[in-house]
Amino acid sequence: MSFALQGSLLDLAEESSFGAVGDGLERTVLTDGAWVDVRRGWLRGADPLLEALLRDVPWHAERRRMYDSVVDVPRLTKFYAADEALPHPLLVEARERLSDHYEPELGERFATAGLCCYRDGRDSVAWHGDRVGRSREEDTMVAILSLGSPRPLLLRPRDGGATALRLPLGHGDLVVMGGSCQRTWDHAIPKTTQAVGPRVSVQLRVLGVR
Ligand SMILES: O=C(O)CCC(=O)C(=O)O
Ligand SMILES: [Fe+2]
Repeated sequence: MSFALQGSLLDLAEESSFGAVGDGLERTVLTDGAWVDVRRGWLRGADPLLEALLRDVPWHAERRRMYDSVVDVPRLTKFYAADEALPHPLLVEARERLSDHYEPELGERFATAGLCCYRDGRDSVAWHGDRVGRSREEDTMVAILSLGSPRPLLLRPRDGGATALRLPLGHGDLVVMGGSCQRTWDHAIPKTTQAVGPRVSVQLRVLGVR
């Protein structure tokens, strides 16, 4: 797959390297036992990773039944189960670093990787929680490494009680949704009419959560 990447957006000069997860990590406590951590600029020099993922991942264009019709899912996806080889060594490193940082609080290690590619502003993900599996009943964490064009992640409580949150996610940023967030809050990446280039998100989850 070929995408026009705008070098100006990105940090071409730097070596790829992760900072410590805990450096400048900011937690926002939400309602009902949900929280969200943001760690800006976690991966420095993220261009080669973005380019490699756009090029090498066997992206799927899915179609899903919606009511009476079948519609295109407005993004490309690829899921890596825990025992599948990840498409880039930096993703293995990301999973290790996140597991090392969060295991004391999470009680387990991150296992699977879901990748999404938003080709342009028409691609999106509608309001949802990651509620397939244990996350339907249990607290968990979903960690997302964002690469490429900045897009906002929106969060809103399912019961409508608290105000929604808009988290701009840029190239190399990390966001972690934790506690009851998948059960009690929904999240979305809205479409935009602005000219945006491709964005890839890497979602790391524990076993048995989708
Ligand atoms: O792309 C993102 O940052 C979010 C993706 C997402 O919510 C999902 O795939 O469940
Ligand atoms: Fe999600």
